[in-house]
Amino acid sequence: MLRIAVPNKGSLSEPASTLLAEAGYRQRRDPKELVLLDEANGVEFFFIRPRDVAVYVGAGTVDVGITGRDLLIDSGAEAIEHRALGFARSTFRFAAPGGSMSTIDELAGKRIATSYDQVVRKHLGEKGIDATVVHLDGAVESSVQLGVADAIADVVETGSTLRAAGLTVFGEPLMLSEAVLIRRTGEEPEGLNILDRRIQGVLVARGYVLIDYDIHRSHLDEAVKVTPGLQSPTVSPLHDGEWYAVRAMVKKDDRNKVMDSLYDAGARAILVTPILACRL
Ligand SMILES: Nc1ncnc2c1ncn2[C@@H]1O[C@H](COP(=O)(O)OP(=O)(O)OP(=O)(O)O)[C@@H](O)[C@H]1O
Ligand SMILES: O=P(O)(O)OC[C@H]1O[C@H](OP(=O)(O)OP(=O)(O)O)[C@H](O)[C@@H]1O
Ligand SMILES: [Mg+2]
Repeated sequence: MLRIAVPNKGSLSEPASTLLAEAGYRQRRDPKELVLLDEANGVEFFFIRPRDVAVYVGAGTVDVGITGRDLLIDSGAEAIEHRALGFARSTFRFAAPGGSMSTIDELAGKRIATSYDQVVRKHLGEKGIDATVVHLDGAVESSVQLGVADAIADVVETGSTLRAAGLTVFGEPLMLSEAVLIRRTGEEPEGLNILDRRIQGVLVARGYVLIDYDIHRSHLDEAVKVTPGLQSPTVSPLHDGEWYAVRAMVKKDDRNKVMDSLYDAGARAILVTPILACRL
């Protein structure tokens, strides 16, 4: 039985459960449920606070978990990133009241509020900056206005929370984060390969589409260069002997550019279809 920790609330919770459901696992109906046995798939889910996922995985009380890269790093737990999951993407930035700071050197001697103490301390240490880290559990953006800090270090996605608090980012991002599947440092737990393959199948199905088109044999090589596929495209002769049907996977985000290039290369009847699931 593979034990999997899943965030029970916050930004990671819903997309993590959606990913697992698309990968064929049972997911809880009631957000108060803390444990869920999925016997048919040989796994057990534990719904815990996002920040605690890495702690449980590192302690070995669960085998794997879904959390944010930033939370994993901040935890200092004996756990490593196994696979990036492509959702809950964010940056981690310093910010201060509009225009008051423009380089991180100006943080010297100042108070920095954050929920990610270890990430901030490590970064300041590497840059040789001596500042005071003020720990807050959340709503860090309010701390400057409320007088407990001079600057903040926090998760930024759209930037709208910062703007609403009158704060502006400065310096380089401390890190780029997204949801990750983690496991304990060392040997891979038994059963992780099946979970991982299923998750990878969902991520590929989300990120790729199938493209089909017809092309005259005189332009086949040119067209195939535009759609090399993952392995190699399927090429089938049409009945007339002059044209070929081609099928390949392409990145979903590239599909319109690829269709334009194919059309210019002489391809016709270009069709794009979604992929529901796959195993590579
Ligand atoms: N607006 C956002 N966009 C993308 N990712 C985000 C956003 N806010 C938080 N995250 C990511 O979500 C994870 C933290 O989750 P979240 O902030 O929901 O939990 P929490 O702060 O521990 O819990 P709560 O806010 O419920 O007290 C981190 O990996 C963080 O990078
Ligand atoms: O750049 P934005 O799109 O505005 O998103 C970033 C905000 O979202 C998260 O807050 P959350 O809602 O988790 O509240 P919290 O600070 O209490 O954790 C994060 O801590 C930022 O405050
Ligand atoms: Mg939060």
